[in-house]
Amino acid sequence: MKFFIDTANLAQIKEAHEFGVLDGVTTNPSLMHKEGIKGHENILQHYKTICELVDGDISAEVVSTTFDEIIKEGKELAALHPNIVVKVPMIKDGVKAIKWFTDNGIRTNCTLIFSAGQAILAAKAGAAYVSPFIGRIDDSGWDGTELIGQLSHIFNVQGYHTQILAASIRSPLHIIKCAELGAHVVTSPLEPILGLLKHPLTDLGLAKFLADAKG
Ligand SMILES: O=P(O)(O)OC[C@H]1O[C@](O)(CO)[C@@H](O)[C@@H]1O
Repeated sequence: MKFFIDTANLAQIKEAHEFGVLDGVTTNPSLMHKEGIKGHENILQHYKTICELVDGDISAEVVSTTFDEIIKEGKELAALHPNIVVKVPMIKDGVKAIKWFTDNGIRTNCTLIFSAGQAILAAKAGAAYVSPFIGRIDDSGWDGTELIGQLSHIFNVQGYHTQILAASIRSPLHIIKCAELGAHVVTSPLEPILGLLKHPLTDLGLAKFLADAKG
């Protein structure tokens, strides 16, 4: 399972990259806004900077909702760097646009996936990734990881090439469950990734080894 970091914060992207486990980056308009990146040119420049930091797939999200506008915006994003994956929302024009991008050699990540039906449509259109939002499903009172298991089964049975990119990750347990259930990629903020390091018995064991080593 690949690890993407889900942020537009350059310091956190660098930290995850230097940690050695990073395979790519996802962002969205809310994450850009959080970092104070505003205005079309600044946003494009920020994507370029991220592409220079990490040699892996970088999802850049369109903010258009009609077919022609999505195509225009997606082409501009894709032209920034070969590693850019155009993130397109799960709406009717979005699915149409994913098919167009696929036919024209531009890779896409279909975002805002909350059901198996939506993921099947995106896969049929040729999306490189689908992004099921497991934390937001949990917030609504369902178990988001169940969708990962269901998609994993369907994509396997159907032989889809689309990768399951588990998004809206809130905890280390989400990452572990996604690995168990067959997600191809997990995109997470830095904290749940670093949370995977922790176990109290590791800390106790290390303290004892270090104490014994001193004699
Ligand atoms: O529910 P959250 O934590 O806002 O996450 C939303 C998700 O949407 C995405 O845009 C999907 O790629 C990610 O950036 C993020 O994981």
